[in-house]
Amino acid sequence: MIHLKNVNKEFNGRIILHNINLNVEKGETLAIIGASGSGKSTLLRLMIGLLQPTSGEVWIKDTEISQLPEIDLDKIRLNMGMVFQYSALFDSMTVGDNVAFGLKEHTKFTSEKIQQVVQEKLKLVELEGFEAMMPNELSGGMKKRISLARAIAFEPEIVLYDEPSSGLDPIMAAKIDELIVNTQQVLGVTSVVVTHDMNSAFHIADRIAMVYDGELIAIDDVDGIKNSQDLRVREFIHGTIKPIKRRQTHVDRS
Ligand SMILES: Nc1ncnc2c1ncn2[C@@H]1O[C@H](COP(=O)(O)OP(=O)(O)OP(=O)(O)O)[C@@H](O)[C@H]1O
Repeated sequence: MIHLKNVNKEFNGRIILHNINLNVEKGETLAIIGASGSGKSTLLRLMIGLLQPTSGEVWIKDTEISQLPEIDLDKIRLNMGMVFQYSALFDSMTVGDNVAFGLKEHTKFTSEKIQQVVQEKLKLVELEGFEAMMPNELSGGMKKRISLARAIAFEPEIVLYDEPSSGLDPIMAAKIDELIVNTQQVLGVTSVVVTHDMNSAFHIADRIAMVYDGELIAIDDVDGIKNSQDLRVREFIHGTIKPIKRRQTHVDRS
């Protein structure tokens, strides 16, 4: 469903991701773990075409998206929902309008149909009846749930989550995990979840991929990761990670 082939990403000559090869299968939930700054969010942004790789290919289903013009990318993105780390709701719009935003922009749905979809999706995230509220009246966890409702409004085949439970208390974080699992089960979506939270990764993921200093050093099912013999994986999952040493950057400017 998502296929990254020999992907490299540099920012200002600094290597952030190095030779990433990754397949996300249809219907699976892949968690991406790794230390802060290791390149997880960059990987997610490459998957939805918000960033272009310096080299390599990014395939979404049967389309290579890395060089697509924005107009074609928009069509691909209609099949992808993204839940951003800081919810990224429009503060000046009601909850209902936030969830409806993409539907109004990209479909010819009647306002009744849009209303119906908004209610359905709010029900899925257990926030029925919150349509008229404004984002600044909501807690962080509620905003994340609204952001999820907005991401799934189109019933996309792919949902990407960037740190969906960061900044939430453990109970709300568990609730978000439950919604991620529920969304996968109800809509059959393919999900990629960037997270720092190992408990969450173990709970929601079919497979876990670990990024270390811009490299994909492990990808396996939950048991495989729990039993990994790789010291870097063991240190990370047991919370004893050492500061990473960045690779020596070499950019050939010839
Ligand atoms: N647009 C950008 N321009 C320049 N550098 C960037 C840009 N985006 C990310 N970086 C750098 O790339 C590196 C990886 O960032 P990224 O956000 O992917 O890491 P992360 O693993 O998601 O970190 P965190 O867990 O803290 O969110 C960081 O050193 C960051 O400063």
